[in-house]
Amino acid sequence: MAGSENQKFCLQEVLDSFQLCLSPNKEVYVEHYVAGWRGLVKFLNSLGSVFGFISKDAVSKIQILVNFLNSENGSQYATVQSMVKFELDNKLVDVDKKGICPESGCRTLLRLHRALRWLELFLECLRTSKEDDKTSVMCREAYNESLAQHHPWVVRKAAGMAFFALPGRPTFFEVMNVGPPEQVVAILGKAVPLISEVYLITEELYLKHNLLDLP
Ligand SMILES: CCCCCCCC/C=C\CCCCCCCC(=O)N[C@@H](COP(=O)(O)O)[C@H](O)/C=C/CCCCCCCCCCCCC
Repeated sequence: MAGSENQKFCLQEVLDSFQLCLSPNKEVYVEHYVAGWRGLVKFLNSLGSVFGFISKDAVSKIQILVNFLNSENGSQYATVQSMVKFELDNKLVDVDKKGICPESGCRTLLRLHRALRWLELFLECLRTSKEDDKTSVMCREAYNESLAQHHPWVVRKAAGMAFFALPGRPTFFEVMNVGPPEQVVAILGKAVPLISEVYLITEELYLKHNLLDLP
């Protein structure tokens, strides 16, 4: 999968990954979760270097999780549920403040989980938008309602600047690479509920274990 972030983006592939994310008993497979994010990073990379700092952060978090998956304890990281159990049982999570496990799987996935809420809000806005609606406005509103609450001023400022560089809705839809706008809207109509389900399952799990504020 190395270097796959530079390949051409396809929205259908992202949809497929999030579809594969859920096991029959509604556990979240980490492998497909990170594959979904890898696909999204391809999209981000196609928008230009102004989004490089965001892409870099996402890639480094994806890589941390991939390293866990490929480690000797890889099987414990098969699902988000097994990862949480394994790391908590073995005291591998810094719960109150950063200490000996600053890059635990739980903490790393939490950052992507928060970003998934942004994605859900943004894609829903995009799905219901009109041709001349501004992607930068949709993106900013989704960001302010989700991720921004977890970012310091300097990151919020940099993200806000980057949003101005987003292309218009028609270009956005073209880059999604699934056909005419009606087709994009139809795929978004399938993607948003899936992403929402993955988000909710993870949110409930993290809430149950009091992990939603990991430093
Ligand atoms: C279906 C196609 C249309 C949508 C395509 C969207 C493509 C988005 C791809 C990736 C999104 C980036 C995910 C960012 C993860 C951020 C995780 C995070 O919160 N990291 C911060 C905290 O980490 P720690 O310091 O605690 O380790 C970190 O400080 C963040 C740094 C970078 C800034 C993140 C800003 C995020 C803005 C929201 C994404 C905007 C992308 C716009 C493109 C449409």
